[in-house]
Amino acid sequence: MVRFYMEKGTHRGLYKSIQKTLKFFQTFALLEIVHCLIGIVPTSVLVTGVQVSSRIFMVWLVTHSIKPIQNEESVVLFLVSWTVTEITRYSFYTFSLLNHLPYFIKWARYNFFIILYPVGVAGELLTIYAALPYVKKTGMFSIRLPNKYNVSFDYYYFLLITMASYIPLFPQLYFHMLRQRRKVLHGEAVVEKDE
Ligand SMILES: CCCCCCCCCCCCC[C@@H](O)CC(=O)SCCNC(=O)CCNC(=O)[C@H](O)C(C)(C)COP(=O)(O)OP(=O)(O)OC[C@H]1O[C@@H](n2cnc3c(N)ncnc32)[C@H](O)[C@@H]1OP(=O)(O)O
Repeated sequence: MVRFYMEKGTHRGLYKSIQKTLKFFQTFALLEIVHCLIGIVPTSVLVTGVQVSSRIFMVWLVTHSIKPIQNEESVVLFLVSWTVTEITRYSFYTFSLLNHLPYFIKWARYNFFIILYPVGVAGELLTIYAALPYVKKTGMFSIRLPNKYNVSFDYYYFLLITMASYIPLFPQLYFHMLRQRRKVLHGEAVVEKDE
């Protein structure tokens, strides 16, 4: 992403140039849910499930499917937040497994999110918001009555509900990370409600 920006001097076209890698890795992140379910990692299934599914949703059902929004600045916001987060997180896991965890990586894992989480969420919400007029105009992914199954679905309202669902869900993830931060960096005992 940095190289793209240095070469082109604009964010336009950035999504197109990284989309294959993005889709590949974010889709494979589904394995993280499987790892929690089968107990390979001691992480909350609920927290991981919400985290991974919201990104899969952003990648496939929003950014991939709605081409006119792919050059929005808000896409860069969430791409940068996700990328910095995952580089830090997987470095943390790798060095932890090697039993040589540099303090900076540990510090970064449990501090960067304080800024990156709200920035990433803002990018995601602004991107969905930018998609709304297009979705309304085209009626994409919507099922209108009458039809032989007698079922109706409006993707526009689904997007509005998804945006609203960030209000109760995002604080849960954020406070989970704040509790993890206290536990890992300050050694405080933490009680998780969902475990
Ligand atoms: C269908 C439509 C759905 C729409 C839903 C809409 C609602 C969405 C609301 C909110 C969405 C948020 C969106 C999100 O995309 C925004 C962003 O991400 S912005 C960027 C900033 N993000 C972050 O900073 C994310 C921070 N969060 C997390 O990292 C996570 O909460 C999570 C990884 C899920 C959990 O972290 P936690 O600290 O609880 O556990 P860990 O898994 O890190 O660690 C537990 C122990 O397990 C070891 N572990 C885990 N995985 C591995 C691995 N792969 N390899 C090796 N070891 C691993 C880890 O070391 C820990 O071990 P120990 O306890 O011994 O230290």
